[in-house]
Amino acid sequence: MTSTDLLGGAGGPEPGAGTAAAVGGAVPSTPTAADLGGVAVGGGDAAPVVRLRGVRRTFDADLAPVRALRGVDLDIAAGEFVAVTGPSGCGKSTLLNVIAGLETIDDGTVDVVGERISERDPDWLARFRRHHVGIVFQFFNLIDGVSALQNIVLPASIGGMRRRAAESRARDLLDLLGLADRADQLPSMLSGGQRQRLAIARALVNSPTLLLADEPTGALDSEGGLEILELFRRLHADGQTIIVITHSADVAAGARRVVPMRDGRIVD
Ligand SMILES: Nc1ncnc2c1ncn2[C@@H]1O[C@H](COP(=O)(O)OP(=O)(O)OP(=O)(O)O)[C@@H](O)[C@H]1O
Repeated sequence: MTSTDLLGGAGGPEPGAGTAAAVGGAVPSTPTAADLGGVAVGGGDAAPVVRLRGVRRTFDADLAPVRALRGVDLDIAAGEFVAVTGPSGCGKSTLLNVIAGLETIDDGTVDVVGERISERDPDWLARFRRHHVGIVFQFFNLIDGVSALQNIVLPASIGGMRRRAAESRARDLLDLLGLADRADQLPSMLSGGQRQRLAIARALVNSPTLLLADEPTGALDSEGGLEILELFRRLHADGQTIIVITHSADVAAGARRVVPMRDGRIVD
């Protein structure tokens, strides 16, 4: 089993392409972006997976409004491995949340997998995320009361996968990520690096077009961080599109493109 098999040979999915094929057709009812009723804004192989134009986001605050994003333009092509860097508070997490459809914007447009997600409601966005976006957080966000295996199976089941298919896929992912012998252990029994690998397995279970990671090595020691970087490089080599926010020079150096931010803007 290679990561290419598990990623469904994700060498650059078509905009709006569904991902059921990547799990052996186990999710016949998985909606494609088109099924979700989207408006295609691109077409053909050249359309980026992510396209932001003039994106602005201001937060209300006690003293003065915080202009977290001040007009961001960004294109990310299928299969890219991009690191977003910049000082604390420059808007990196806001940018990632906007791309994930977790944060609204005040102005501009956000297209992901050919869909104008900035015009969608929360329910539609939740379904879209389930099938097209995998997210990894600094502090893993695993479910502590269930096994490593079940941490992967649960989101697959919620995504519509049948239980046996979900378990089979979860075991394949654990195997790919070097956690096969940890399937029945609780997350609390795993090291930080193993927990983050489990969180990545969970993020990949529905074969997302886009893998987003917000400071994935921030809670790990340097060895654990390098493990995760190596894993991202392997996934990237197999065609996975990855956007990672990082303060780590190692992770930034390992990415194929660095997008530096400052004061709510991307710096050339
Ligand atoms: N929900 C919110 N309400 C108010 N202000 C917010 C909110 N979310 C973010 N901000 C502010 O927006 C700015 C950008 O925050 P963001 O988290 O995107 O920065 P960041 O670059 O990811 O920072 P860090 O590297 O410290 O995580 C900050 O000044 C932050 O305090």
